[in-house]
Amino acid sequence: METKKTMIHSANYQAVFHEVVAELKNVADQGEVASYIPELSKVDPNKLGIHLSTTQKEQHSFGDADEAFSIQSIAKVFSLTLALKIIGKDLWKRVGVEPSGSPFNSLVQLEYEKGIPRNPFINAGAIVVCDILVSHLKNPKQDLLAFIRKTAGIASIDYSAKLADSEKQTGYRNYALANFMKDFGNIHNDVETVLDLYFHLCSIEMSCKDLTQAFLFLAAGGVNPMTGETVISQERTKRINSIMLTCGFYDEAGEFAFKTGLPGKSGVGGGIVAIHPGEFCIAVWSPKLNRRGNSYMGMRLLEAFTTKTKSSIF
Ligand SMILES: NC(=O)CC[C@H](N)C(=O)O
Repeated sequence: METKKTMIHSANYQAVFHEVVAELKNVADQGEVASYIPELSKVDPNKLGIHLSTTQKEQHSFGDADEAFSIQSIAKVFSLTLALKIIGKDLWKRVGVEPSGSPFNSLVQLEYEKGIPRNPFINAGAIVVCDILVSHLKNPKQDLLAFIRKTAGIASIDYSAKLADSEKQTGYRNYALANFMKDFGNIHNDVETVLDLYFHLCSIEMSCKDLTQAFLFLAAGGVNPMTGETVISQERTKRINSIMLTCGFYDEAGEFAFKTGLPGKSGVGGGIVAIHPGEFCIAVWSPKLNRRGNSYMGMRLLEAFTTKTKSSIF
């Protein structure tokens, strides 16, 4: 049997980015920019950024990799990480670890599963995680932002008040989810306060380059090689990567794992972060979304990238 020979370590990733983008040039960038959050619809649909940071701190960049965009649900990885640090495994009494097979903002399972969301990456799960943060942090918005800045080693990361407000104005689904879970007793704080934190979390703006630096700890056993900071234990790093692999793309998680073979997390801003434990973190940004709310071109790029470089985890 031929053994797997990855291009990792020896790869000229820069050249691979060019190759992959050239190959996909003839593929129509299907999909639409998210418009259910009005502020998001203002983004230039043709943006395209790729950045890869290795655990050895090498950097490889392409296109609009330095431009900040709305990271949306990618930020749910930060909130989960902080909540796990604060309450540990008690978190799993209030949120599950199973793929939902449903859209990210779906309400259906919550009724027959008694207000316990399937996982922390669907909206319902992330809202419960925000509720936990509200219960345990003195100044939830400031403390969460401080944690994200420290995790990334980037002091300039910030919320977008404009985006948070835009989402609040049209966040009927998220209000429905939070109120529904409150009725089941799985939201302990005031719904308005919890959603304010959730909308701010989703409004964070970062570039592909920032994202790879922030999430490199997931490729390095919980320690960010860029800052030397221990973000979380190795054991919990395993758990977070596992949930990203099985739940990071909602009802398309199987598809992403099948095609790319890496744990990853998407956001409706068109960003995707993927991790190769021990090796690298890669982030892509292309705003047009497929009908499941994941970046159409981002998924294509990552599929081509891991195939070409033989850098899936399998
Ligand atoms: N999938 C996403 O990125 C969704 C996040 C968005 N803020 C929402 O709550 O609808």
